[in-house]
Amino acid sequence: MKLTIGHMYPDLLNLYGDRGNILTLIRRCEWRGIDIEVKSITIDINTNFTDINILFLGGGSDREQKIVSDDLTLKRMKNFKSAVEDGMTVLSICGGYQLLGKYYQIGTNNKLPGIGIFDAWTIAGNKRMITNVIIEAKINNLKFKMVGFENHSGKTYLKNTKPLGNIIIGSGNNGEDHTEGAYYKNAFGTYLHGPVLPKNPEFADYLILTALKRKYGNVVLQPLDDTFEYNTQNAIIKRFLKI
Ligand SMILES: NC(=O)CC[C@H](N)C(=O)O
Repeated sequence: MKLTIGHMYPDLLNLYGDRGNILTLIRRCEWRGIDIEVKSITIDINTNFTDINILFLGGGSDREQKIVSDDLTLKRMKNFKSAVEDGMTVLSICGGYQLLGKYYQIGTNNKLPGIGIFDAWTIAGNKRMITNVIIEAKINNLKFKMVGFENHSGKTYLKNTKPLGNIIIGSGNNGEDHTEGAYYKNAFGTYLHGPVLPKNPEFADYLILTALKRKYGNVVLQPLDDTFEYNTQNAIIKRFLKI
C-alpha cells in the first residue's frame, strides 16, 4: 500500500514545528510497511488533489495567511472542496484551520476569505491564547484524549460543523464555548500545535486509516507499540490536571 501526503504551503504555514506531523505520518506508515511520498504544494504548483491521500496545512502568521487566503480562494477552492466531499483526509492546524472556515476577520477593514469547508468563522481577539491544551476528542463514535499547546489570537466560532472535541484545559476555538477544532467528513482543523500527532497516536492513526480506506477499501491497521507515546501523553495530562 502507498499513501501520498500533500504538504500545502510548507514555506508559508510553518509555525511551531507543525512539520513534525508529516514526520509522524511517515514513520507510522513506514513501521507498517506502507510506502509514503510527500509532495510540496506551494503557490506556484497546480494540483487537482486527485493524487493526494492526506493533505496537511500548518499554522502561520496573519501576514502569511493573507497570501494563502488569496491562493486558496482564487485558485484552489473548487478542487479542494470536491476532494473533501470525496473523502480526502485533511489535517489543518491553527492558521491553516482558520482559512478552511468562511473567513478570518483581522481588523475592521481586513477580512481574509476562507474556502468554507467548515461552517465556521474566525475573528481576531485582542488577547493571544497561549497555553497547554487537553481535550476530549470525539470523532463520530470514537472518544480519546489529546494534548498540545495553542498560540493564537483568532477566535473561531462553529455553526453547522462539529467540533473535534471539548476542552478540558485551555481555550480551544474561542475561549468561550469549550469547543476545540472542527471536522467535516475526513477534514480536520485544530488549534493544537506541539506538533499534535507525535503525542496523539490515536489521532495520527485515525488519519492514516481514513486515507487507506478511501484508497483501498476495508483495511485493518496493524497496531504499533505506543507505550512511549502514551506515557508522554499521560505525563502531560497528570502534570496539567495536577493528578
Ligand atoms: N498559530 C497560528 O497559526 C496563528 C494563527 C493566527 N495568525 C492567529 O494568531 O490567530
